Amino acid sequence: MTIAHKDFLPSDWHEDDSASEAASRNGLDPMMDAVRTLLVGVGEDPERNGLERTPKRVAEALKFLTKGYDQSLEALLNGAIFDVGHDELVLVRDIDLFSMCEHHMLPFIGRAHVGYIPNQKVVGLSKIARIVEMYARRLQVQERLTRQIAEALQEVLQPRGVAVVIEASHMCMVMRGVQKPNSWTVTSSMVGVFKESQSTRQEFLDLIHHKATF
Ligand SMILES: Nc1nc2c(ncn2[C@@H]2O[C@H](COP(=O)(O)OP(=O)(O)OP(=O)(O)O)[C@@H](O)[C@H]2O)c(=O)[nH]1
Ligand SMILES: [Zn+2]
Repeated sequence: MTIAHKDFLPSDWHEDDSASEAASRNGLDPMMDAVRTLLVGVGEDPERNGLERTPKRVAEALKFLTKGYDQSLEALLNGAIFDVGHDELVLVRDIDLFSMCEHHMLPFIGRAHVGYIPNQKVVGLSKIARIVEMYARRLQVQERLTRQIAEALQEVLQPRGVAVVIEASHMCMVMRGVQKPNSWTVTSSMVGVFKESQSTRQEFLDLIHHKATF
């Protein structure tokens, strides 16, 4: 006779039990309780079919959307700083970003353009996008996000200058509140030579607007 593993499990066991154990190990339980409270608050029944697993999904989604809190600059750079003797502008454009405003916990979505003028050291290009990602995956205001990206590059490379521009659309201004779906917000943070030299800043601004040829 084959004894199934399930034969040893309590009669109220169901497939989700291992998932709920994992959820409580990951500290999701209080978040799931809070989501149940929110569901009741909007007039829903958290026990109804279709919403049963929603608290877990929402808690996991929120953890994902804020995973930047668990990351560090040092770990994400993974030592990818090189000395290649390049002393002209490096620009990574159109880095998609998804963040959440700290006022409404609603998404703001857009792109970042990050440029710097090296002082001997350059950083792996993907690491620039990873820096954007780390700070975007937190509760943010767009201005602080822009500045933190610039400060991070300044800290790790001590370049001659850093320029960051973020263009984003805030769902708290689109879906609710003032409801202006076509408005978008541009923020910039200029450090070093980009702040001091109008022509350097202009070169950066021209390059983030020129049309790609590929
Ligand atoms: N500066 C800045 N403001 C933001 C950002 N994200 C959201 N906000 C604003 O935060 C403000 C919060 O204003 P409050 O009056 O406290 O909140 P509210 O009543 O929900 O405001 P409304 O959105 O005008 O309805 C709003 O003006 C939002 O547009 C951001 O990244 N930067
Ligand atoms: Zn907001």
